Amino acid sequence: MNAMLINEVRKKRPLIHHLTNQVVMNFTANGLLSFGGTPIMAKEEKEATEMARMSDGVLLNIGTIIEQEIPAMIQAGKAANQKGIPVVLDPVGVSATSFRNEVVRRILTEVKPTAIKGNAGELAHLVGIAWEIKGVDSIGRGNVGEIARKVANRYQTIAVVTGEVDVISDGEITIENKTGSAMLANVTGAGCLLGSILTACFASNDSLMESAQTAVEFYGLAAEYTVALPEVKGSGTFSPRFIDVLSYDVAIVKGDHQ
Ligand SMILES: Nc1ncnc2c1ncn2[C@@H]1O[C@H](COP(=O)(O)OP(=O)(O)O)[C@@H](O)[C@H]1O
Ligand SMILES: Cc1ncsc1CCOP(=O)(O)O
Repeated sequence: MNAMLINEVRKKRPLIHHLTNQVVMNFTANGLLSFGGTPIMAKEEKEATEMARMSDGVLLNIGTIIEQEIPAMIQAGKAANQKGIPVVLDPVGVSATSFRNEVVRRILTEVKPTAIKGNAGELAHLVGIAWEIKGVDSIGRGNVGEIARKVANRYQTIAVVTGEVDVISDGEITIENKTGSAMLANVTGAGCLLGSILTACFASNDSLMESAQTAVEFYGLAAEYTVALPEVKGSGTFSPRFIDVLSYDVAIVKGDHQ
């Protein structure tokens, strides 16, 4: 993990244009603000290009997408590609329905994501690997490293596969992250907020693999730190304290200082 990278992000406070789902908007905006970014949630097609052009990164999350919202995602993604800013695709719930599969196919035809982030079930679908899912959750087991490598190679992107162990790959190098807490799986939007923080870390302009690894490791450490707080009794008390901890110094979250 590169603490300097997180400090750089916090200094820059990158503006991240979110086209995300309505379940997680508030949690994501507060989580990114706390971490050190500047969120804007905007999904109107008429402003998508302009908004992406003024931003430092774009997050495309299909969690509650409807047909009418697809063109804005494509326009924002294309504008980001043209400007050379990071685009993260979170294909929430892909493989659950043929509609979601078609949405992701259309986005990937026109937009080149810097990273595709999702759980194993979502990313397995993108490379034709069978995997058990339940709605937006991944419940299968298998070779996550293979999924990450294949997604990275097929889409020429950074693949970030989340779960108990996160796997990050650029197609050549594949690394694992073991920080995190099972509590995150009980908080809706935990994966979506990670997508936002990942986009902000890519906006640091450091190496993509290092940015992804830093975002994922810090996020997991912040969850471990939060879950150990005496006042945290379950997912309800975890969520607001986790938002607090996302703002803490890396050294504190790592347990280097008291
Ligand atoms: N059992 C677990 N143990 C530790 N961390 C977990 C566990 N399950 C999920 N996480 C963490 O929760 C975050 C969201 O991952 P995940 O639940 O896979 O995403 P999604 O909500 O998109 O399905 C990631 O940071 C991941 O590392
Ligand atoms: C429950 C739900 N339904 C559609 S989007 C969404 C949020 C999913 O968020 P996450 O995958 O980050 O928990």
